[in-house]
Amino acid sequence: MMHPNDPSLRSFVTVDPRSDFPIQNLPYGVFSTASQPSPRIGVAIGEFVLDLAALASAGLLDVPGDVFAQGAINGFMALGLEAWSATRARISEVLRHDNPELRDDAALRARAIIPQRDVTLHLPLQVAGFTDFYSSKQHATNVGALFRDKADPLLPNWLHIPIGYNGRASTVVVSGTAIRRPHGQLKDLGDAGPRFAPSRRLDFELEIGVVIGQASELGERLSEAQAEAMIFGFVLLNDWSARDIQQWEYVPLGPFQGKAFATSISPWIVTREALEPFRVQGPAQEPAPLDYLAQRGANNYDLALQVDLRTPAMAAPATICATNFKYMYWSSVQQLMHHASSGCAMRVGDLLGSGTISGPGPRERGSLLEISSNGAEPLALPGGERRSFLEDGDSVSLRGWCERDGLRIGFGAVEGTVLPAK
Ligand SMILES: O=C(O)/C=C/C(=O)CC(=O)CC(=O)O
Ligand SMILES: [Ca+2]
Ligand SMILES: [Mg+2]
Repeated sequence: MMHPNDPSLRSFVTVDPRSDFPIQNLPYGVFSTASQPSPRIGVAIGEFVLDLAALASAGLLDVPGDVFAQGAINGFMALGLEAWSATRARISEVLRHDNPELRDDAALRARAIIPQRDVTLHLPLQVAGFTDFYSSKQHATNVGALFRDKADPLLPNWLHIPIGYNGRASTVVVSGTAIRRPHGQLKDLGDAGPRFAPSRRLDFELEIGVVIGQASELGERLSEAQAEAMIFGFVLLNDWSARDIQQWEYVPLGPFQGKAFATSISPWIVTREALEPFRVQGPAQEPAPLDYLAQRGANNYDLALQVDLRTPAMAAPATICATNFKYMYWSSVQQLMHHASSGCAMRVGDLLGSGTISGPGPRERGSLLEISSNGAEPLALPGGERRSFLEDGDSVSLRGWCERDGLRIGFGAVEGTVLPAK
């Protein structure tokens, strides 16, 4: 049997060559339709969704019980690495151009292959816990220079430890969910005391979310191979941030309400297996990490990322950032090894934010805080508007894709529009 990543595979489902979702991708999502409103699991193929619950009930997939007739991918993830791989290979086989099983069964095809425009996409997983890291050296350098010391922007721990904080799983939302401008304690320089008011410095953060598909035991540390095998897949993630709330509240314990009001993720989980062909070596780590963080494998990915902003006055979105996941200093595997290093138990459905992804160039800054230098240099938009931070009605879209030799493994998008404070 051919490997599901083989670039020569073709499906009987027509897939545009520019699509994010060729047969080599097969990302998982949760969807519902007007005629069948109970959420279930599918994979994206071109402009369509393949209904895995329908395939399983027709006997075409060998999975236990109703693992795909669920409103979250957690039950399937709990089956583990071998099941992930075998199921993906089987889905690929069922979709192949030369396999008649589904192709020539018109009734099943009509039930199981649904145009994406006819479905509602839901949050694809039940988020067990949300942790957010701070692992882009360029981002940490940019922010350190703005908030602390231009000459020595990285804090002394940064090169030794993947810095992170425990965030809120309860406010992770799927793409398309509107984002209400939060209230919080604000205190401007020179104010005698804080006031409680809507944030005036609302920002996005361009991140990748890592979806953990296997649990670890309380008290158990993870090897590189163990951590790797627990990663089910990746999503686009926007860690909406209220910079004014954050700046007043986060000393000394870290972000709290300034990052608790919403985190948006893309509806499709791209599997780690689908990204295998795009693995690259990350930046050299100097000083060498402590042994428990040492990594032998190439654990970064050549994954292009883009941020589009559209204000209510703009006829079309403008691209305000184009960067790449490959720049990340600390890899997802190192983040996970560090997360479990105290014996912290990981759960099926844990979501790890990579941290804001910035690159070396001026167009590679993954937040408005960096793009506008904390408001000192507002961003000029086509049409003449300027932005230091987000205004009501602004829409932010993140996109991501891996591409080589005509093969494109894409993530789709995660979008959110800012609503006025209540
Ligand atoms: O360095 C600071 O004072 C603040 C840093 C951040 O706000 C960055 C953050 O939230 C983590 C990240 O997404 O990289
Ligand atoms: Ca963040
Ligand atoms: Mg957040």
